[in-house]
Amino acid sequence: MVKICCIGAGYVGGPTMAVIALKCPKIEVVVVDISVPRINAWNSDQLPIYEPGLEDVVKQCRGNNLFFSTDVEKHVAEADIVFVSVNTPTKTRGLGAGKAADLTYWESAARMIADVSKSDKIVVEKSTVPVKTAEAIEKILTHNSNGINFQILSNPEFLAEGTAIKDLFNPDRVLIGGRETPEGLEAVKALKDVYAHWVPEDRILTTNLWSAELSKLAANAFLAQRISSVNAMSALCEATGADVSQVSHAVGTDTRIGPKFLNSSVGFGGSCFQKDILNLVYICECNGLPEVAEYWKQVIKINDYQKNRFVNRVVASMFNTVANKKVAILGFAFKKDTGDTRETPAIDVCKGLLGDKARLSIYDPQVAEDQIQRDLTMKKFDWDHPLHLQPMSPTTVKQVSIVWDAYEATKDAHAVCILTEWDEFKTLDFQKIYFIFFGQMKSLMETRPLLMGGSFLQTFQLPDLVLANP
Ligand SMILES: NC(=O)c1ccc[n+]([C@@H]2O[C@H](COP(=O)([O-])OP(=O)(O)OC[C@H]3O[C@@H](n4cnc5c(N)ncnc54)[C@H](O)[C@@H]3O)[C@@H](O)[C@H]2O)c1
Ligand SMILES: O=c1ccn([C@@H]2O[C@H](COP(=O)(O)OP(=O)(O)O[C@H]3O[C@H](CO)[C@@H](O)[C@H](O)[C@H]3O)[C@@H](O)[C@H]2O)c(=O)[nH]1
Repeated sequence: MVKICCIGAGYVGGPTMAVIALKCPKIEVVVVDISVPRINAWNSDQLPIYEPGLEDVVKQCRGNNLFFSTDVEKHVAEADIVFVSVNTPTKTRGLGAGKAADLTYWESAARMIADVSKSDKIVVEKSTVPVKTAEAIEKILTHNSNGINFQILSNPEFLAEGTAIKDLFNPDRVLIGGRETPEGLEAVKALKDVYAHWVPEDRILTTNLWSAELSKLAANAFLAQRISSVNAMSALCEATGADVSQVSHAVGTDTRIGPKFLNSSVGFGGSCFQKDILNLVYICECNGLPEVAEYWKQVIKINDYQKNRFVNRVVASMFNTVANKKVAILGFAFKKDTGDTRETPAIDVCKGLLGDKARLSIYDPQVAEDQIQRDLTMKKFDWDHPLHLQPMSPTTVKQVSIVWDAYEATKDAHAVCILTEWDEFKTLDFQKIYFIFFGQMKSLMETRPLLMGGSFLQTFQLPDLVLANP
């Protein structure tokens, strides 16, 4: 029986391996992690991440051919294929701080693989890494190999959170990069055979190592660029009376452009886009390409501009001050159908409003109180490290209360900001919110309709009254 071990039981390692186990019943899959609480949660009824459909997949194969363990070395030693899906956060110190990828966790995983291996292995880069990382990993592995043969493959993951299981069941493509040597090609074929259990062959792309590594950064940069483009356009729409949802629809119907990923928003969030573009910028700078670096930097600058613009607009619409006013925040996760808050625009919006002395009442169906408090007190880039290395909310922000009901959050509020497009917010009774709870209401801000000029409004079909100004 082929044995796969995945180092890193996070948002990628967990769902990806669960789907491999489901689709390949003859392969034993073990997901290992240094985080004991995370592994305990994977082995319990309360999985550590919320992802539609995940629980069902895990329940079908856990204990049969899918296992979660903290015994990292044992399972790595026994595996034929080792996926590495550990954190690759933005560096906070030293060379490249604020831009370059921090490969500490990757490097320590590679050293451990070299130390414990007693048989040949295929080592798969699942984490998003800078182009040419495989070269460094190869050096680490071969210098410590004791004659064992390691083949390094790049197999970046393209799943999006909230739709991870759907994306994994039916991927647009699976990308596998490897060395163009007989051994490299054989390793590529071995991994291709795993995915071929359920992915049509024409959707499994094979390339050289560097193309696969760079394609991941490029794909995220292109996706984020579309959002920054439409968000930049939303500012012009607001200044001119154009409706950004109409503009993006008109633009997206051009088949060369396509309709997806053109929803303007309060800004993109999530653990990947900003980190990966900063990384791309750094790589361009290191390769003597300052113009290319500057080009991609703009995608981040517009994203920051959009988040600031939103806060300014809320404050401006409330007589230029939110001091002591209660603002309800509906949604804190970076998108719907996930409890993930990494780099969520809600953090910047809340910090901006708190900076103007607002009182916040926050409700999100999937984000726990201590996570929100931790996010609001955490330093930039601290959020993307393994759990045990993250600060444990030493202080709480007094002007923030976290509640478990949207109506409770909006009670006596002066304004409401909907920051995550959870489906349940579509069916809220805004008449009730307006007439019963809004004794004090001065304005009801709905982020996307007001900021984006309408695309979210259409989805939500909000009644006219929510757009009423004070
Ligand atoms: N989250 C996504 O949607 C997504 C999608 C595609 C790619 N990626 C990339 O995949 C990688 C992982 O992302 P994630 O969201 O799953 O991160 P995550 O933080 O959810 O999971 C990473 C896990 O690795 C563990 N870990 C770190 N070092 C370890 C070590 N030496 N040994 C064992 N375990 C270790 C951590 O404890 C953590 O549980 C990143 O490079 C990310 O950029 C993420
Ligand atoms: O039209 C849109 C689409 C998305 N967003 C925002 O963009 C962010 C990212 O959304 P999405 O890309 O759907 O989620 P992620 O889980 O961050 O997935 C991205 O990042 C992953 C990690 O690298 C990649 O694997 C995925 O392919 C890529 O879509 C979220 O804040 C969304 O609200 C918009 O503002 N407008």
